[in-house]
Amino acid sequence: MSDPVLQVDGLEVHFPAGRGGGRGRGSSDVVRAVDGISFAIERGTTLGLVGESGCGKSTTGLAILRLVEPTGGRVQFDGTDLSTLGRGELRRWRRRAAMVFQDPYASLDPRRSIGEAIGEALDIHELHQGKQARPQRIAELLERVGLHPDTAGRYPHEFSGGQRQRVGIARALAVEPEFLVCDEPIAALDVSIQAQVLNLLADLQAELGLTYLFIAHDLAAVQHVSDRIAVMYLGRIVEEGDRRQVITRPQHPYTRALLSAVPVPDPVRERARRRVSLAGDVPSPMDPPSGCRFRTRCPEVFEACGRVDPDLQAVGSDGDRDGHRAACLLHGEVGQPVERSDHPDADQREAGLDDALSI
Ligand SMILES: Nc1ncnc2c1ncn2[C@@H]1O[C@H](COP(=O)(O)OP(=O)(O)OP(=O)(O)O)[C@@H](O)[C@H]1O
Repeated sequence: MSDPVLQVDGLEVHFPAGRGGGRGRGSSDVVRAVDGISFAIERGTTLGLVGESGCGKSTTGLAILRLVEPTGGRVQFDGTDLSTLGRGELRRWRRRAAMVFQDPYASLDPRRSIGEAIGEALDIHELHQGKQARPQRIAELLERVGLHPDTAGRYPHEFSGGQRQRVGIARALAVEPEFLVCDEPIAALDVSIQAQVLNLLADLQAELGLTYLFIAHDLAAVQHVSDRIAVMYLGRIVEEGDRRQVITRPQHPYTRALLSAVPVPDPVRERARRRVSLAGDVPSPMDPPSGCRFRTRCPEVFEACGRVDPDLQAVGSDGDRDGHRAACLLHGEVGQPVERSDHPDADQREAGLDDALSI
């Protein structure tokens, strides 16, 4: 990677389990929300982080911003180890990085106009404080996200879901960040509005050179916006690579299962395509399965998976094609054939990807 602006190495966030918090026999007293993950994001690009609810995506984003404290590993931005930041430096870091949430309504005070909500972000960081400069900057931010500057005096309930998400983005932009964690920014929106918000984020990235960590629970959303994709399961990254490679040549059975849920554009192929349904829920992060964490739901599970915990992040670092860094190589380790063929729907997925990119 030529210019990784964000470098995450072995990041760990373990929470103390709540008293009596549903602990079963054999479970520990910590919630292993994020359990040793590594990735890097090149400046001005997007890494899509995808996985089912509860796998640790939001905690990863919060830990990078130091809104929750990591319990292990290292996060570096522009070469600075974020764990070493003192109070003042942490404040400056929170200007360089911001978060866009799934539900901006939840973070907007219904009694304050959206101009005030955006102004608050300026006030916290003492930006554009002049009598004229402040309203001018608020108007600029509203325009930048496609809202009329006159809307500054309106209240959150007067806006549609898509408009509210634009306000959420304007508020994040108020601190003039270089890096945005977008945590499920389109999950709560109507499908018809989702593409507009994705396009807005893409335009802002191109104009302002922003770097994104884009979090979503389904691959359909991340495949449109990401340069690289990391797939997360139960606190770990099971696969990470160039977007096109992950979509067309998924290596891990979990990635294949997630992909099989993404519709393909051709209706005939759509009807015929192979779907992989995963049994059951994600196990508790207080008591992850022994061996491979995915084995309890893996359609390709076999005996050794209960014994060996594959270090998926280390696999392929010797230069697997196009920088794929993870795969279920457990099969290889115990002499089983390793599946390396293209996904049966690969050509359709490429077509869908190209369609999506020209929206
Ligand atoms: N402050 C906390 N204390 C204890 N456990 C927590 C805390 N925050 C998150 N968790 C647990 O950590 C795990 C990962 O949560 P996280 O919100 O990061 O997952 P996620 O993939 O973002 O899911 P979702 O999309 O539902 O938010 C979950 O089991 C969650 O219950």
